[in-house]
Amino acid sequence: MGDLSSLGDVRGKRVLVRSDLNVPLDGTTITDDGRIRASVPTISALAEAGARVIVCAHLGRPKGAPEDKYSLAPVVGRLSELLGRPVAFATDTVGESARATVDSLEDGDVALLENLRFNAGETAKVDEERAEFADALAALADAYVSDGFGVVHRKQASVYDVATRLPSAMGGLVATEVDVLKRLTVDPERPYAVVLGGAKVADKLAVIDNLMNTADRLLIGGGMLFTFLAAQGHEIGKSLFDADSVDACRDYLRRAQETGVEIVLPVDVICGREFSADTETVTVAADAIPADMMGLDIGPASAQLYADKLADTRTVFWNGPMGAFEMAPFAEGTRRLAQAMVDVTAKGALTVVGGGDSAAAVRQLGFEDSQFGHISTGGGASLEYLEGKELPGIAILTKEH
Ligand SMILES: Nc1ncnc2c1ncn2[C@@H]1O[C@H](COP(=O)(O)OP(=O)(O)OP(=O)(O)O)[C@@H](O)[C@H]1O
Ligand SMILES: O=C(O)[C@H](O)COP(=O)(O)O
Repeated sequence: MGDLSSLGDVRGKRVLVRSDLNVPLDGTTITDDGRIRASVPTISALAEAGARVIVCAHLGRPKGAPEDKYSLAPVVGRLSELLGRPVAFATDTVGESARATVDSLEDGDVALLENLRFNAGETAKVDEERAEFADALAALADAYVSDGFGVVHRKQASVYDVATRLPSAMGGLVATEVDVLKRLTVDPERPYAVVLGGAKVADKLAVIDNLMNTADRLLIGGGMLFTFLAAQGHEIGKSLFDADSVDACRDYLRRAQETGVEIVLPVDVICGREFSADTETVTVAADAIPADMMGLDIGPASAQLYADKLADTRTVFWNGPMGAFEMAPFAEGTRRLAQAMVDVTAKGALTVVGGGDSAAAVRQLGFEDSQFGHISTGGGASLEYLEGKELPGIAILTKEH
């Protein structure tokens, strides 16, 4: 697998770059541009070298058809500002607009295609169902660069299949992220804690299975925690929850007792009547969530407990906010967890924060990137890497085609 130089002289070549531009938006306003910033060095390097750069990316999880709220249009301006050069925008991904936009590129120009996931072929689970879309994407370019670290755990057309159709290289962002995460997998200093929160409940509950072989402590917050509380037989009201993972959570709790891995769950929860910033709130014991309310943050006693559990750690990976931090009444758990990470970083521990919203959360709450060991652009991708799983988007770059 080569870096950009393995593509040879790219002047005049059309180079398709898979970036992860899945940034948090409030309407059409970007609330954290970290992933755009992280994608700039590779795009710039290619443009400087005279390539005709075609950037492709996804935003959110549309269901294989265009939806205005998932358009990448709000990203174009910021990308262009950060690159310091114009970015042409194609209003489709592989259709007439994309072809015309690519045809109009001169050496050193940059274009962005509309959301890949507006096409069902991008995310289809069956390999053959991605083929036609992958062919169409590959037909736009002469070479491919995989630079979207946040998606390398996805076997999707733009991440995986395109690499089998074009001369391909690994972008610098993916290489850097892997270098840092490797330090967490090769003999991490202990105690080693993984903190899990966020909203992609089913995805992230699934990673616990393997993390139990690696980490000494698993601290559970955010939308993850209610499936555990349900597994313990507690009322969870209208909280986020994955019914299909209840048995798995019960099994994790049982195995944790047998193996000595510590699974730490909240002792109190801040609940709201609705998912809104001005809803009525109550703080209750974790086993006393009112049936007509939803848990939206860990409570103050839990935040203290989690800070205590991190205080003596030497390695920490954190993915997923502790609560719905975008709304002030539910931001405190995430703020206190971030502070605990900062404190333990100052004591010499290796700390990594991963994920689009997790990185956005720490920045919005006033922390600096430099207060942590590393801020990764990948949430799910980092977790799967830490589990020791083969990541399709990386594996495919090393295979002979
Ligand atoms: N208790 C909760 N109920 C509902 N939503 C929650 C809760 N706790 C956290 N969240 C939401 O989780 C979202 C972030 O989750 P997510 O799993 O996408 O994290 P991430 O850091 O973006 O990771 P990735 O990069 O894998 O997407 C935030 O928007 C936050 O509001
Ligand atoms: O936010 C992320 O973790 C990446 O952009 C991947 O998004 P996905 O979980 O929707 O594939």
